[in-house]
Amino acid sequence: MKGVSRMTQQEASGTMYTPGRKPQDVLRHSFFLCGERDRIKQVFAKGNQQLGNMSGKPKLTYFEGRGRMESIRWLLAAAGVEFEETFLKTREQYLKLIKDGYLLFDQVPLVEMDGLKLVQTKAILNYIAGKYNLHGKNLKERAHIDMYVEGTMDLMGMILVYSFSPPEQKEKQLASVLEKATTRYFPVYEKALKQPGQEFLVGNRLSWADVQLLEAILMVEELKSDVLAPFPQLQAFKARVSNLPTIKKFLQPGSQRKPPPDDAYVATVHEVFASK
Ligand SMILES: N[C@@H](CCC(=O)N[C@@H](CS)C(=O)NCC(=O)O)C(=O)O
Repeated sequence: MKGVSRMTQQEASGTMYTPGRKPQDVLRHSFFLCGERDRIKQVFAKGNQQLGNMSGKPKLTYFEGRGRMESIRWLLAAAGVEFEETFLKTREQYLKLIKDGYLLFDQVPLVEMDGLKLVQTKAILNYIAGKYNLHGKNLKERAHIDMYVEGTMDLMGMILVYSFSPPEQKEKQLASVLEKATTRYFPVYEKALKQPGQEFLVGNRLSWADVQLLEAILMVEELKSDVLAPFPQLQAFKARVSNLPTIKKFLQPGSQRKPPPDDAYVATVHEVFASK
């Protein structure tokens, strides 16, 4: 009713009133317009919301560091998708995300895209890989990609644990990471790439598995720079994939790729989760 009286005032001031028109017609007309105006407003609001979700860049919420978000950044970058980032710095920010219903399991990473609030790292990566044709041409290719991806995830997971381990355990953890990388994981990828003409791991085109493998190789090299010496196929693969335009761009300084974790990053994580 508030709206009606506002419209009536407008009309009384001359905008809607036309000579010969009865006051009740003006009132009826203004009521119709008022209803229409609200409806039009709603349509525009919904349209803008959809537009924002559909055409906007994906929004990533995580710490300003690698962690579980880094593979997501890599995959989006490889697909040539620009994204925005919000960095968690305080516990209040984290609690607000939970309160506002953004985090299905009260955990990050969070990726907002296509109107979805995506959580769970693998679900997010699956969505991106599917959307940008990085998940194989058929179910069998997809199965191979998933197996290779899981291998790199296990390896990178060990490195993640190593980064957070106490100083007295670091040396042992490092030896274990390098041993697993060179005897369990890298030989599998080396063999896969040895097939004649095999430029990528699956189906001779770039997939999620290649993106993850390059990420994992670079992470292990940060721990031991000559680790690829016994793996000529992996060396060639690294050079080849690093040179793909989208990936080359992501590897340039100043990109959204994050550095290895430092003490400040670890302290922020502990503060946000009140874990120490
Ligand atoms: N399975 C989840 C695990 C996510 C997870 O553990 N996230 C951490 C940050 S890296 C977190 O939010 N921890 C807070 C908590 O578990 O309460 C995923 O892969 O995304």
